Amino acid sequence: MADAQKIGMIGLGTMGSALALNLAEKGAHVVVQNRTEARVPEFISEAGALASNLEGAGDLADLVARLPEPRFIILMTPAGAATDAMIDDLKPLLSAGDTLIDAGNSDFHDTRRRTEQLEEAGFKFLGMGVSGGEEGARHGPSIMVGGTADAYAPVKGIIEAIAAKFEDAPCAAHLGPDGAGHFVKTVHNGIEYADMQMIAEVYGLLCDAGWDAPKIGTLFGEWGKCNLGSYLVEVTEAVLLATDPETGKPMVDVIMDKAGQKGTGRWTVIEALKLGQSATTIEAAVAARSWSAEPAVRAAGEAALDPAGLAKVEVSAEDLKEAFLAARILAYAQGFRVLQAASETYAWDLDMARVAEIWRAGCIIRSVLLDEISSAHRAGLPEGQLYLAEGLRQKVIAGLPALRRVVSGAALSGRPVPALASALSFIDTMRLGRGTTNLIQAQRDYFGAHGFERVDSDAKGLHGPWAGHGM
Ligand SMILES: NC(=O)C1=CN([C@@H]2O[C@H](COP(=O)(O)OP(=O)(O)OC[C@H]3O[C@@H](n4cnc5c(N)ncnc54)[C@H](OP(=O)(O)O)[C@@H]3O)[C@@H](O)[C@H]2O)C=CC1
Ligand SMILES: O=C(CO)[C@H](O)[C@H](O)COP(=O)(O)O
Repeated sequence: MADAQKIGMIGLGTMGSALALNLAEKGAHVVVQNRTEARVPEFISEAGALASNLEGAGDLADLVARLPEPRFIILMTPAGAATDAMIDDLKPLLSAGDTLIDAGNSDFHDTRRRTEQLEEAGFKFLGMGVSGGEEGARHGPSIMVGGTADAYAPVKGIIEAIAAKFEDAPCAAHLGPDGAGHFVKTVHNGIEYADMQMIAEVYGLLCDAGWDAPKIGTLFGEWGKCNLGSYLVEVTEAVLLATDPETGKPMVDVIMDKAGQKGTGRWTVIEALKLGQSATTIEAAVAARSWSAEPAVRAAGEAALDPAGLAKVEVSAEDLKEAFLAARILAYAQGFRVLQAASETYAWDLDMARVAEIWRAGCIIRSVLLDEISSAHRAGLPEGQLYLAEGLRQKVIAGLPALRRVVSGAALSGRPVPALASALSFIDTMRLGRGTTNLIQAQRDYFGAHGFERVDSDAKGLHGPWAGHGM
């Protein structure tokens, strides 16, 4: 089938507008449509020279009528009910063989359901995760595609053209069938949550130690030039150095300590648990955002639970840097463990090296580590664990003493560091050949006759000598 030349774009919000301009710049002719119709002419009038590659449509029927068959239509709308309603409205207008591409942050279960329903009706469907925010969508995002190879083939050229490039290679990939692309995007966001939370924890410790926002911003600027280099560290530097035009104070000082979340972090944790996995650094980050939404309760807690007597925070910037690097590697490692579990459960055969490669540029979690992470995956991970790959293992080992000092120092001064602490507990668990769940097995057997295995036998379902308790 010929490559898609004329493409529909529904939803001219932050992401849809930027992606439409990116597509137009790369030579596609884009027919744009938006629920609030007035936005369409406004958008085209603001597009400058790119307007010649843009065409406005009124309603959905008009959009469909302006596209040649087979049609290719991108949806950039809020995930969930809005996208379902949009698909329901479009279906009667489409012809067999047309392709819908959901580029929003959809739950991969929805993508799997929609794929089945649309394919049954004779249409093609791609679930396409896009990362990079507005700037990325405009000039080169990281793009994670799920669907059939047949559905991807005609759009591959334009998708790779609009994607970010890492050393000339496009940061876009067809990762697997149906929900694979949206699942990878969801876990990307989970890692994003963990990384942002760890940065916020470092910021909190430095604030407690008396540093002001610009000084912390400058530190993050320095970190951005070393092996902590990443987009989120750059963002952190920029926001910490910004000043509130109204008060002249650092901007972050006048922003409420109450974080929003749209669901992808939470979905990562939920799916991890359903897969028999756990992503504790991501869970800590989701919890921190959720608890942040209760400022009044926290204020009451501050008044009632007198922190007097706690030690003043004593952590060095050097320790924070080393601790963050180690914990960041562990958060990536947890994310890849979730991807591996999903890949096996859903038979996606995800190429983890490819996932890491397309995260090296364009996306929110891009960092200098990702090149090393992709190489580690290509070389094959010892026991399937990222943190056991030699270079990363060395970094974790080097950072662990600092991570211990930071987490224990924070605990002694009453400063919560849930993501850093969970990263430490994770690696401390995974480096103990024999832990303590032998006791849990004994307890389970005592109260529920659940059975256990012995260290000196292959027999299963053994029971202990729990006198008087049924065995
Ligand atoms: N912002 C970001 O950084 C990123 C967002 N995403 C995802 O991209 C998608 C779009 O996000 P974003 O552009 O930020 O969102 P915006 O809120 O900026 O834009 C939403 C768009 O969807 C339209 N829309 C909203 N509700 C409906 C509805 N019920 N029916 C039809 N159209 C509707 C809006 O139209 P109208 O003008 O009429 O309101 C608007 O065009 C989401 O799924 C989001 O999760 C993905 C990656 C990054
Ligand atoms: O996908 C994104 C970045 O990769 C979006 O910015 C998303 O909105 C971030 O999630 P949340 O709003 O829950 O913080």
